[in-house]
Amino acid sequence: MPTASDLYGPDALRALEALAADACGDAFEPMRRAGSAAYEVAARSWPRAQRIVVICGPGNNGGDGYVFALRALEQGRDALVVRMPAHQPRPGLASRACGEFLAAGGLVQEFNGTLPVADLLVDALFGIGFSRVPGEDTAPLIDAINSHGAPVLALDVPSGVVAATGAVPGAAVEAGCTVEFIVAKAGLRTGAARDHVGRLELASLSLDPTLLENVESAAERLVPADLARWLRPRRRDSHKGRHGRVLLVGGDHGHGGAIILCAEAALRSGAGLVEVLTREAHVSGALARVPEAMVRATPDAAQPVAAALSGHADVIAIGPGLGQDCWGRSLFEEVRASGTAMVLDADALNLLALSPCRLPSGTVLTPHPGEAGRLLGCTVADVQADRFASAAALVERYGAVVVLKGAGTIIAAPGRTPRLIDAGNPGMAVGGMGDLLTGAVAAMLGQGLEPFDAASAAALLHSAAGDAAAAIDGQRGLLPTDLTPWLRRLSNPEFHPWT
Ligand SMILES: NC(=O)C1=CN([C@@H]2O[C@H](COP(=O)(O)OP(=O)(O)OC[C@H]3O[C@@H](n4cnc5c(N)ncnc54)[C@H](O)[C@@H]3O)[C@@H](O)[C@H]2O)[C@H](O)CC1
Ligand SMILES: [K+]
Repeated sequence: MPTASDLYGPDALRALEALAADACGDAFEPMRRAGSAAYEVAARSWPRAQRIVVICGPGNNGGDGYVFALRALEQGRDALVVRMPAHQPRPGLASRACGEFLAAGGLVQEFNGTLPVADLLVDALFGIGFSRVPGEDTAPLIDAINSHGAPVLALDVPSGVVAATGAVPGAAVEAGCTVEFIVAKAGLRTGAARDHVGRLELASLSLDPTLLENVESAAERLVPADLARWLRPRRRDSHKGRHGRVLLVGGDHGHGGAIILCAEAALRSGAGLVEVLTREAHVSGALARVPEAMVRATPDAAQPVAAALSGHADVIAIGPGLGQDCWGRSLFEEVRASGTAMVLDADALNLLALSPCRLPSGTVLTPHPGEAGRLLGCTVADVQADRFASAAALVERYGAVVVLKGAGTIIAAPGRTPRLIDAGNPGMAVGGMGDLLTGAVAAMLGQGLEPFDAASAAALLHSAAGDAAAAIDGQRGLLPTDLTPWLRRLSNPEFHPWT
């Protein structure tokens, strides 16, 4: 089973390093270009930073740091290198870079628990060579960087972040900007990494792009470019039935809002007809809130539910507010047996975890990390330790398309390269946001997108709507209902911010 580390692990990047050295005809040249490119980003971003402290590790990331420091000296800045006593530069490239810095009059100071006064800190402690296996305790140094107060520029990877997966096993640098070298790293765009990278800048090191044709970069996984293509076709057929009949099932007692949010999102994402099957008690509230939806009450448990599922839905989404009591269980079993394209969310996923089975390939699962853990029989920490691997494992086990929610949503499907949503913000971590996504996925399926594209389009639409709403009134206090007008706006190509 492939994992992200196969793509961006040390072996892959070692190969990339060799490619870079061959392309430059000199093994030191990529390091010289990396340190210099990072300096250019610093000079542009912090033009008045005079006192620059570069924290160098023992490896080639540290080597980039020495090159950066030399460049800063040459440009008249007060550049100082600080390193752990144990972090003598490794023989070879890093040692050469350190030697050139010292030969130019550069100073190296051992870390003594605090960092000197600085206008800018440069994190060259660890790059792609960082592994989650705890080495000597670098946490005090990382904490000193994070508490210093000066802006932080990270070289290649914020130290303490696992580049291949986005996992943050311990202390990690919180950068204001991260300059990635050669390829955009998918791991830096998902999971906890998104809280550490700051603004991402890519330094290609002026390598010939054909050199990288076999190295898949995160850019190829980023959905926006695809979504614009999918959503570009304008609505043509004027018959509402031709834009998807979507049936939404859920809303047990006390959870009626979830299925109503789902219905609103499905309509705002372009579904033609939306039908809601919920508890009798929620019918009037649902109609009051979303009069465009046809809302029906499920029969009480005494009657077979199958009748309630009759009709000609193109897709059934089940789970928002479903609960796991006999009402929810019987609805779930009926839907699972219906043979209709399905979107399973929330309690439908929890019920699936209790009775796992292979699903029709057109099914879309939309778990958050907790639901993913239950579906895989592991902890949330295990899921987050390698989100790409976790998404792949869910696809492997259930045979469905998987939308692994959380920072940097990942969409995976059988036989497909996983996709990554490089959008969304922490303000979206509130109840009800997932219900919107479920409605959007159902709407995209109903409009004829194939499941992997439908899930990708909906996930981007959802995250972009969250970013658009947060850009106006902030992330704190962001509510699902703030997103629904944006779902409509951004599902129309003329409003796409990414084209
Ligand atoms: N890929 C390229 O084409 C280029 C890469 N460059 C830079 O090189 C680094 C990768 O350098 P590497 O020496 O492989 O590893 P790091 O410098 O990231 O790590 C140094 C060293 O740290 C030790 N270590 C690992 N994990 C831990 C831990 N948990 N605790 C303590 N110590 C740890 C381990 O011994 C590592 O070897 C890449 O990121 C780029 O910045 C080139 O300069 C540009 C081209
Ligand atoms: K770094």
